[in-house]
Amino acid sequence: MSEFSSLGLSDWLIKQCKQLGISKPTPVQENCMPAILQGRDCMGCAKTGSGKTAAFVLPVLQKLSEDPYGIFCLVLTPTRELAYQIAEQFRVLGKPLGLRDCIVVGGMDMVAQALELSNQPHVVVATPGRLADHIRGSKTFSLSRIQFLILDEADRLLEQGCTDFTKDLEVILGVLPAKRQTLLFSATLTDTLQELKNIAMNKPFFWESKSETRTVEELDQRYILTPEKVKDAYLVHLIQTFTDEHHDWSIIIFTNTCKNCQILTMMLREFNFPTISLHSMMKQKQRFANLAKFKASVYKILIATDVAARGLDIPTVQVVINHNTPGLPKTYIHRVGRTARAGRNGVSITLVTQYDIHLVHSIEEQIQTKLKEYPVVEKEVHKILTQVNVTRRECEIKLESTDFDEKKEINKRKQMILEGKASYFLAEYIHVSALFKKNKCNFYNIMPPFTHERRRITAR
Ligand SMILES: Nc1ncnc2c1ncn2[C@@H]1O[C@H](COP(=O)(O)OP(=O)(O)OP(=O)(O)O)[C@@H](O)[C@H]1O
Repeated sequence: MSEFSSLGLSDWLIKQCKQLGISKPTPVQENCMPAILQGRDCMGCAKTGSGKTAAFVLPVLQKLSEDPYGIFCLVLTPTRELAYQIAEQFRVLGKPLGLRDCIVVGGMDMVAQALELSNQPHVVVATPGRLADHIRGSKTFSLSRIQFLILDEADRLLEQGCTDFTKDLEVILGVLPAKRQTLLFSATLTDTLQELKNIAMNKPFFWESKSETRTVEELDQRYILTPEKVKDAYLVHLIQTFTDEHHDWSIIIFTNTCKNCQILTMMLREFNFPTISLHSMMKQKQRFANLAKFKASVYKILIATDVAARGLDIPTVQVVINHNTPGLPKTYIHRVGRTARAGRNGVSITLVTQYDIHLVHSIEEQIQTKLKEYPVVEKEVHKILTQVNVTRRECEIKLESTDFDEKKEINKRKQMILEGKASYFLAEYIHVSALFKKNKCNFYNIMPPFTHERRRITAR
């Protein structure tokens, strides 16, 4: 392994790295940084937790120090939490430069963001939707002189999943200069390589870690085969065992829906486990607060949807539990990659029902590793089965008595409006309707003009 100095990195940055305990470059840094410093576009594909962030942050800071102006670099990333984490790396490593960054993500004050953008920060870290909104609605800042465009988790940004970023990316790319360096990074870049190559136009330098497996060796990957109805009992048993045996371990549990996330959090709290949740139906400030408490080990267990699957770097996480088997191998790769980072050990346990076995096979094929069975004393699980299932049912009933489903419906419709699938009047309707429902008024009797449109939209 070479030294940072032989890669062309300046002394002040090497010193900054040392202060963070980063003394030798990881392979992705060693291979991508010289190309970036030479001015080339770059695509880096390396396993989770292998230091991809510093692989682009360090060369950008070096170039910025040579020719400082704002706005110099734009980083796009799929989730709000990840945007804050990346900005933090820029801030810490770029401290001697007096680096000014601006984080532009949804769920936070738009006016404050617009002000910060107009103050010409050196680096803007953004989620595509909110940045595109600023571009559409404001003339107080310009991205026409940026030197670097970075797409972190690039494959996620370009795939057409449940959150489709492509329209927002079009808006953003439309205001960027053609002459720029474009850097794309992910642990699963090869899955969408062709689309990505169209974004990095200048024959990008492409580097992929040479390894047969797509997950790290330090990760012990396990599964438990369980009937659907016994899943929660296994979960409670696993957490009990881990918390009994390891006082300093943190655990992330991934599940498939916001509602499940909420119910599992309530259920585990009933069993007195220090649990907190993270999903997209929470207010953004609550999301940040919960993540901060988990990072600080105030809560040892985080229950999350895939909003937490990518990029989050929390060294204390020793265990990842998949409460549902991920439908896509790459989702699995990112989820389990929240542990065993930067050379540390970690365990992942996937709960598999009889209907998920084909999913496990495709995961194993993609990662080129066989998952091993996790040994459990079944007698112990059966002892708690009834208690766990009754507690879950109680939590479901408790959640039904709140307006959780209603909020979800409102969010869904708001999203449709933002995507232009419904009218402004409907937006008003939803807002007023929510207020009326909250105050238990009968909205339909007093707002007849909107009922027709409401039916039309609901029928889609
Ligand atoms: N050269 C290095 N030596 C030691 N640790 C490093 C080095 N570079 C980065 N790290 C640390 O490794 C951890 C993981 O880095 P990072 O978050 O960049 O991983 P990643 O490759 O982006 O992972 P993911 O694919 O999950 O986003 C961080 O805590 C970071 O500080």
